[in-house]
Amino acid sequence: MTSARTLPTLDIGPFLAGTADRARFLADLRAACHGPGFFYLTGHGIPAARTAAVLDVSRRFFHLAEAAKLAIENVHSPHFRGYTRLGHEITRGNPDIREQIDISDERPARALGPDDPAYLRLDGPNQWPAQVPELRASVLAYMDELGGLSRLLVRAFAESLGLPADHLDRTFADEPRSHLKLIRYLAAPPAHPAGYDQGVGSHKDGGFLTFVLQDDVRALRGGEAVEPAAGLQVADDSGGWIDAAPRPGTFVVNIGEMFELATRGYYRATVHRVVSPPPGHERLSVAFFFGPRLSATLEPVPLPAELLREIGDAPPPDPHNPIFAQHGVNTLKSWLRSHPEVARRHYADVAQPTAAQTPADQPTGHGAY
Ligand SMILES: O=C(O)CCC(=O)C(=O)O
Ligand SMILES: [Fe+2]
Repeated sequence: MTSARTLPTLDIGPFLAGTADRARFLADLRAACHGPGFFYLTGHGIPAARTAAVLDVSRRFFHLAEAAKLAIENVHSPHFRGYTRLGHEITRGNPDIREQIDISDERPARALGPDDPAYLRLDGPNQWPAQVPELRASVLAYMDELGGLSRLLVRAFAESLGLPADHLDRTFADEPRSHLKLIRYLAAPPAHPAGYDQGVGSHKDGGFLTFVLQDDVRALRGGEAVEPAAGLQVADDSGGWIDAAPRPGTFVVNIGEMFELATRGYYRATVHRVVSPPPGHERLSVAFFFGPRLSATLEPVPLPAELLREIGDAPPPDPHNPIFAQHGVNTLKSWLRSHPEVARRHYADVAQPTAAQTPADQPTGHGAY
């Protein structure tokens, strides 16, 4: 069931410019994060040329021959970086019909001792495709811009909750973590049951804050846009889905589980999914995840009394999807679950979540980057 409703649109321009309308933006931000947990963001100041360049290098990469893509397959990376083939990522126990490149902050791998936490292995270099050399500069510049925007939005979140603007700054100080996925969705290959359309299965993002840049669904040959075609969908409160159709100049922004937990559920991490495009078509998106450094520990946000009254008793934690207070532990949990081949090769010594912890009917915290 698809609902006719749409997500709210928030213009961050007045907040960035410090004009009189900023209070209105903060009120709208609070309503969006407490309500659907998702919104379109406009007025963000990221140039259209920057977003177009990222989609362009991404499309060129995905149109390369398979061997070129596999040269940077993520199984070569203990940091879960590089290319994931179609169907090799798992959400809710089923394959996602998407291919992607995972990229995080470009840092050297750490020299670790046996007593260091395993999540520190997530830091390290990326794998870059030799055939699309421009991809590296385009993506790093885009990550830099979105990292800056994220820091400003984090200040807006603090203010929207009645806190001083710098309340969360300490959480995001010292090497906050930016992670980016270049993603291509295709129709399921014939090996899957007819009608299988899990582009990415229902899930909540595990981290703090996500920005999705999306292109239209397009024909593989000719690149013509098809409208309307389902893509990203956000769960509503009555068992239906709200279409988050692409809108030029916007990002779809949403809250992750760690931020939900820090606000005792006042700000919501909402379940979402992507429906596969029709045969002969592709859908590109770029998901950017902003979180604190891996060793940061989640601290509850002190909510004002009037917001606490709205929450009542916070729901108990989900035993099937424990959210760990430490960002690194939470992040590694999600990676091990969604990329079993990398886990087998590089983390055989690390305890993995058991099947009992991740039954197929549970939305998982896939995406805690
Ligand atoms: O591709 C999209 O539109 C959303 C992707 C997503 O939800 C994710 O990767 O966590
Ligand atoms: Fe997601």
